[in-house]
Amino acid sequence: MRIVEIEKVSFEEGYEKSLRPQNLDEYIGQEQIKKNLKVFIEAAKKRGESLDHMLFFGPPGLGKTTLANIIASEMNANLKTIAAPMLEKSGDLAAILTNLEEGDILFIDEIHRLKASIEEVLYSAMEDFRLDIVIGSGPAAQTIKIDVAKFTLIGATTRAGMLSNPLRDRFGMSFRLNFYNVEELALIIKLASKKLGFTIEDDAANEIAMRSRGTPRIALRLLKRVRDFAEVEGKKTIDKKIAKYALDELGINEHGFDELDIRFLTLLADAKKPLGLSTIAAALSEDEDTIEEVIEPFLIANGYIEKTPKGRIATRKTYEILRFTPSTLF
Ligand SMILES: Nc1ncnc2c1ncn2[C@@H]1O[C@H](COP(=O)(O)OP(=O)(O)OP(=O)(O)O)[C@@H](O)[C@H]1O
Repeated sequence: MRIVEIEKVSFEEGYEKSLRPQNLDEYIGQEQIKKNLKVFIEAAKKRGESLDHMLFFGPPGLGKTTLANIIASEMNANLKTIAAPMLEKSGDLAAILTNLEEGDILFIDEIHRLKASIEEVLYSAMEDFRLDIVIGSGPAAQTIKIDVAKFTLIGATTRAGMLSNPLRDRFGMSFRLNFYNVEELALIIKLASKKLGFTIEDDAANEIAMRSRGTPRIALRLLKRVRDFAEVEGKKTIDKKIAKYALDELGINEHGFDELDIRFLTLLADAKKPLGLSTIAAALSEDEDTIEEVIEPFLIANGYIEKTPKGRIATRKTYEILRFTPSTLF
């Protein structure tokens, strides 16, 4: 597994959960989203109503699940969580929906992966709080209507573009999560260290933040590994020297690139022409989804690569960096 792997890994989940901010004030960054959410939450509470359905989109590990948890706790609502690929047939979703109680929040992660037939069940549930279930087929088919309690759907996706229009239109609000800056990540790292009961110097937190690809999940994971190095060295406080040493040992350079990023960037730089996704995937032996969802967003957001109609190209910034970081280093 890549150390800068963004996907959740089961043994890490307990660690992540324990570090999850509990309310909007503890949630660092994403200021505009927080500001809006505070207004909507207060307004819904004043009216005694549930919140409108909302969609969070953005690369993995930026805090979508965390926000859903915080919203549920700020609304004093129950949160039911489901990952879209777990739903196999429309009946699975119908069972979940009919069990919801008034005010409950249903969080569907990876909502772009819902099968079309299951997605259709959501339309009337979101709009009219009703399920239209078709029983039987052909001329004997019957539609029965079942009421669903007024709930709030929170959808999360890394691929907003893959959502169908009817589904997207049914969300009253949608929020794009952005990558975090170094200061925000350093703060997340310092707060996590405090929760875990050890001290970290400011410039060590900064060093980890710089190499975290703008992503809290990676920052927390790197912090954990750096702490391991510090413990083995018998250090009570994490300072910049041990942080730097540990991160270098882990093969993550000062731009947050690991070996796969370097191979990707070198491939593009060497090609000297735009490369298509399938060519890149084949050359790196990675699947296309991983490249599009996990590797590319950070590289694009930070101007290391560009997507053109003809394919991906390396930018001048990348050519400059690669001169100093030859692939032979890895
Ligand atoms: N703004 C934040 N402030 C503090 N910690 C955060 C913040 N955002 C995320 N985290 C931490 O990062 C970890 C990953 O966040 P989370 O699981 O919410 O990401 P996600 O966007 O839902 O990812 P995925 O799309 O892969 O489900 C969590 O453990 C959480 O503690």
